[in-house]
Amino acid sequence: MDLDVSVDLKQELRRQALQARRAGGDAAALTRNLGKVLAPHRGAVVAGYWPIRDEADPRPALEGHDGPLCLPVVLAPATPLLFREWDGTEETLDTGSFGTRHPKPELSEMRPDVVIVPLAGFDRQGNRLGYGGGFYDRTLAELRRSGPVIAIACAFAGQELALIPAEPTDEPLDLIVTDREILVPTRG
Ligand SMILES: Nc1nc2c(c(=O)[nH]1)N(C=O)[C@@H](CNc1ccc(C(=O)N[C@@H](CCC(=O)O)C(=O)O)cc1)CN2
Ligand SMILES: Nc1ncnc2c1ncn2[C@@H]1O[C@H](COP(=O)(O)OP(=O)(O)OP(=O)(O)O)[C@@H](O)[C@H]1O
Repeated sequence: MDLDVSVDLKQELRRQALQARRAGGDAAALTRNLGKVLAPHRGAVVAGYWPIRDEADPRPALEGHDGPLCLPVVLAPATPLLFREWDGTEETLDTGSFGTRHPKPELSEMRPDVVIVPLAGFDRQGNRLGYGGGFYDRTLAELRRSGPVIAIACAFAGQELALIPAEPTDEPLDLIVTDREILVPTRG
């Protein structure tokens, strides 16, 4: 069936992208590019992420953001992520499953204007592959229903895939920042 073919293809693409991600890239160039993209958003609420495994690290660029920061919290499988206020330090974080770090429950919930999105792979159309949980798709869909939000991927250039099969629930990226370029997707 078509659906099974697409699931297998996504699995294979995810494997490829994660392998490429392992090679890393120019962390300083990525920080510069992400800093440039964030500069016009002074004062905006920016959601970052605490990197796990070989994910590109947005934290040095986030340090330069002049405005509130927050981090995602997983409440339950198959539900949107929640965002809580982050002071930029490690002291206010708990550890979640898979080594993710998230703000302690007593910290205030925030609605981000800009979401820095982690990923396994991306393509030039603005499609993204995560770990398959659908968390960011559900989260961006919900945020976009309640107002404007800008989704910015943070990745190494090597994580680019020729074409990711898009599904109806996939939420497009508005911008893709890598160590090589700042990419405006051709769709999205
Ligand atoms: N740094 C970071 N934080 C994040 C995410 C992320 O992708 N990166 N998330 C993005 O959603 C949410 C956490 N969701 C996650 C979902 C799965 C896995 C994970 O490692 N999954 C295993 C497979 C698990 C299984 O099904 O057995 C894996 O890929 O090996 C990690 C985070 C929120 N925080
Ligand atoms: N808004 C939504 N409503 C219902 N199901 C959804 C929604 N968004 C995604 N899903 C489902 O979640 C599953 C995983 O989606 P997908 O493979 O695109 O995840 P991903 O983008 O790789 O993961 P993540 O966003 O967690 O990093 C799919 O079965 C998809 O149909």
